[in-house]
Amino acid sequence: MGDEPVNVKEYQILARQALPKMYYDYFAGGSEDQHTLRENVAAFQRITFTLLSYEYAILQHAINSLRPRILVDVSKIDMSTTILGYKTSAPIMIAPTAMHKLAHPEGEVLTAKAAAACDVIMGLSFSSTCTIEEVASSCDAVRFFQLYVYKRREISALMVKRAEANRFKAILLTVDTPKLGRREADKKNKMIAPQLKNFEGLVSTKVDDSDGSNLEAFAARSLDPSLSWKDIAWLKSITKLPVLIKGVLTREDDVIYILNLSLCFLVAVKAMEVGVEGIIVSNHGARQLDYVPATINALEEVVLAVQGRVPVHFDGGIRRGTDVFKALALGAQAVLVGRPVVFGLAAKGEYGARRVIEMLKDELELTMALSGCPTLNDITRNHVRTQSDNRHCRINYLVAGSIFNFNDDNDNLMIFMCTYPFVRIVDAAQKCIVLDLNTVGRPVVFGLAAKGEYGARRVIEMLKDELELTMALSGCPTLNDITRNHVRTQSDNRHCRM
Ligand SMILES: Cc1cc2nc3c(=O)[nH]c(=O)nc-3n(C[C@H](O)[C@H](O)[C@H](O)COP(=O)(O)O)c2cc1C
Ligand SMILES: CCCCCCC(=O)C(=O)O
Repeated sequence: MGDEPVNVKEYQILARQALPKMYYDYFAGGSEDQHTLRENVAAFQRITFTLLSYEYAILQHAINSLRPRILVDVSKIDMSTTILGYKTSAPIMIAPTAMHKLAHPEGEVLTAKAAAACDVIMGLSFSSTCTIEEVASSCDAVRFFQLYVYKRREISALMVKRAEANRFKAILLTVDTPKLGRREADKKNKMIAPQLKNFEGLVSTKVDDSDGSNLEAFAARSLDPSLSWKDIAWLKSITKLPVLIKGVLTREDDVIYILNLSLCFLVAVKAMEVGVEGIIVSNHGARQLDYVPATINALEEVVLAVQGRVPVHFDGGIRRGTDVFKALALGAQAVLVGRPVVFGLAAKGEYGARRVIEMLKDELELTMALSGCPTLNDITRNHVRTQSDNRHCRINYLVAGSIFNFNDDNDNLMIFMCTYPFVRIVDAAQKCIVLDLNTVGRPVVFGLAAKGEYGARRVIEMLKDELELTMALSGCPTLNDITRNHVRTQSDNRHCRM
């Protein structure tokens, strides 16, 4: 590879060379087994382009003629659009990612300048290493502010006020982080968070009670795990800025029965009820609950539930212009890009961050040209074929005038498949009764062999900790809250079980 990357992925290689291991691992890593981290990218690769119109393909028996999309005038491609009314050169935003000074000494100020140069919107992380004011005064990029709700609510409220005063245009409320996910590389590296500039004099990131990830210990001390739907009203009462919920992914919330059919009402629908102005389909770059679906596999059902009432944005795994196109075809209005921008920043400062966005824009432009789409409005669901289309399991149910699509999707195999055995282990540990030797036997014996009683105890403790976090990240405060609806198995997929 020459020094000048020709695609976004090559910036990751340069970033790895440029950064200390602790920081590279923090930026690149996901949670636990990193299954979802791999899937976020791999799921895009399983979506292909249809050169033929989907409807024509379905009707082929009837009309016996298929029409390739060629000979469309693509001499002018227009990628420009508006996001919450703000003009942008492309449907690509910079996702809020924490602590850019770990990637480059000038941090988020350079990222903002790159956004301004590319005429795209910048999401600034609550956990930035430059202040809100420094970023605001550095350039005229349109900026959205990402918010975490701290136990000390007054601090979150103060940050909202500062963002408003500094002409940020929207609040991105992150809802997938009641606790920080288990980033095991950070634990091993004993990741240390630098002082977050916005909180100087308010909150110190120095936490003494940690022999693992200092960031995790800091997050445990700061983040409010009691955040719930009612708090959206609180947030809306303290700001006039539009609020977008970032981290919508699971589809079931309350199960509502209509017409004797059990239909799953979507979190996305609830989000609209509480008056948010937009939704970001995101799994936090696979850094929170591992084994949740790749975001691109969750996008369409959210889009169908929302039915155009608020914009649906998307992030997770975007590495190519073709990925942007696929997300748009599946209904996203715009995408956010996280790691690639940080890798660009780490490798080559503002220039690198800018090149990453430019390359994605160039690739999107080419994809549109080669697909016969001169404008974003020309991109339709018919341009892509997903795995569920391929398996002919795309079922449309006409219910009360709405079409709900239930995707048959192997990738949605979820965490609670593993959790059911864990429940038994937890029971065993708590009651000192071994309920199922086959399930709990080996790990405990391995722990015992490695470190005696301490090892066996640690095995049980680790499983308990992971179960606790899994429950927290799945919105299950008690074991009774864990239901069959929390998992999707391969047989569900095969039989398109509703
Ligand atoms: C290093 C890193 C830090 C992040 N920090 C935040 C954060 O402070 N707030 C937040 O809401 N999301 C954060 N995210 C999640 C991103 O906003 C976004 O959802 C994710 O990076 C998208 O996936 P991608 O990296 O594959 O593009 C972070 C992600 C990474 C990789
Ligand atoms: C309370 C500080 C937590 C910072 C976490 C930043 C983040 O979201 C990440 O994914 O890392």
